[in-house]
Amino acid sequence: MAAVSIALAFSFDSLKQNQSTKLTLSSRYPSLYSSRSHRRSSLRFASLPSSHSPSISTATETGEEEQEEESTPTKSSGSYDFLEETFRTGRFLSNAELEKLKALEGFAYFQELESGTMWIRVMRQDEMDSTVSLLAESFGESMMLPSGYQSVLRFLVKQYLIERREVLPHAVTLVGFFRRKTDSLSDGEEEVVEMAGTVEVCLDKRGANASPPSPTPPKESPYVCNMTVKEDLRRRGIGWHLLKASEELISQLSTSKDVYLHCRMVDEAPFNMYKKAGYEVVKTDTVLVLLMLQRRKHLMRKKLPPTTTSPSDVVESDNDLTSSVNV
Ligand SMILES: CC(=O)SCCNC(=O)CCNC(=O)[C@H](O)C(C)(C)COP(=O)(O)OP(=O)(O)OC[C@H]1O[C@@H](n2cnc3c(N)ncnc32)[C@H](O)[C@@H]1OP(=O)(O)O
Repeated sequence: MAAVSIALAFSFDSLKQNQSTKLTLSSRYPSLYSSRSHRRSSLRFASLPSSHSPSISTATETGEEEQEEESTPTKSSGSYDFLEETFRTGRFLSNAELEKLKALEGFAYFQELESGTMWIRVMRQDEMDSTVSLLAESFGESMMLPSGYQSVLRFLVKQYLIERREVLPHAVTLVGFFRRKTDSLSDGEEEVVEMAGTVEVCLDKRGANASPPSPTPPKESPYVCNMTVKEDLRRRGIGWHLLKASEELISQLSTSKDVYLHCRMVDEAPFNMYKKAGYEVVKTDTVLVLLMLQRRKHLMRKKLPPTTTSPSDVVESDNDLTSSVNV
């Protein structure tokens, strides 16, 4: 394993502690963007089931909360047992963090595609293994690793996802599900819901990866990474909507609207998607990264339009919608 040095899309903090298994998944996951006209309108809500709301600490002015959060990150917030297991971080949270967790818990993005229906939400704890498989397969594919490496990749990806869950609500893994249209099923084939893709969204400085790939994005800015769509479900618009859902989440929950991502120069599909979505290359790796056995990457950025909705507004206004959006 000592010789395995992979440049992909992860910044595996845990891997750095073990230099003998250095696998830097660093930038193969560009984003999915295509301005497909056939895609119909999407609905996305950030909401909290109303049955949960009574135990929520009082929300205060968002800007003030953010400042408090920076200076006193462990400000007591009381119990948060009302949150699903997935959203419990095992550490004390500020009120602003709790509000974000609630918004994440209720976040759901629906989309009707030509070939079926898809929806996207935050990965639940019991979906971690499926997400790990999806990512490990994709990393293996992009790094052209023999299948024998799958178990190592799975192990590393799982460690990574566990670590990233600990920074909730500052970074979050989204998962996308897909259900084929019944008329596209062959005789005897049952309608199934498949996990179709995943993407990670870092919302702020505290959710930023400790060692991001080069060219380095600003830590305080939202960052999208580790996007993948199951191979047999590609070219249906799923990647595009994973990106859209990420942007919607950022619009709702992040104060900064400059979204960054990395895209390897060799990855034409995601590069096309990001360009279509309005991302521009801000910097590109020099050829020197080749000496570190890494692929050259573009750092890309998009300025999201300003939104009038603050995170606390989102939670409040969506309380009415909750029961219909929890997937
Ligand atoms: C920031 C990051 O995470 S970078 C890492 C990106 N991830 C990867 O490269 C992993 C392997 N690749 C994949 O998983 C997929 O190919 C993805 C995620 C890049 C795209 O997912 P898909 O669901 O296939 O994309 P989708 O169907 O939504 O297409 C969106 C747009 O991307 C572009 N695109 C997608 N696939 C291709 C392709 N094979 N060739 C050229 N352009 C493509 C097109 O512009 C397309 O828009 P269009 O259909 O209107 O032409």
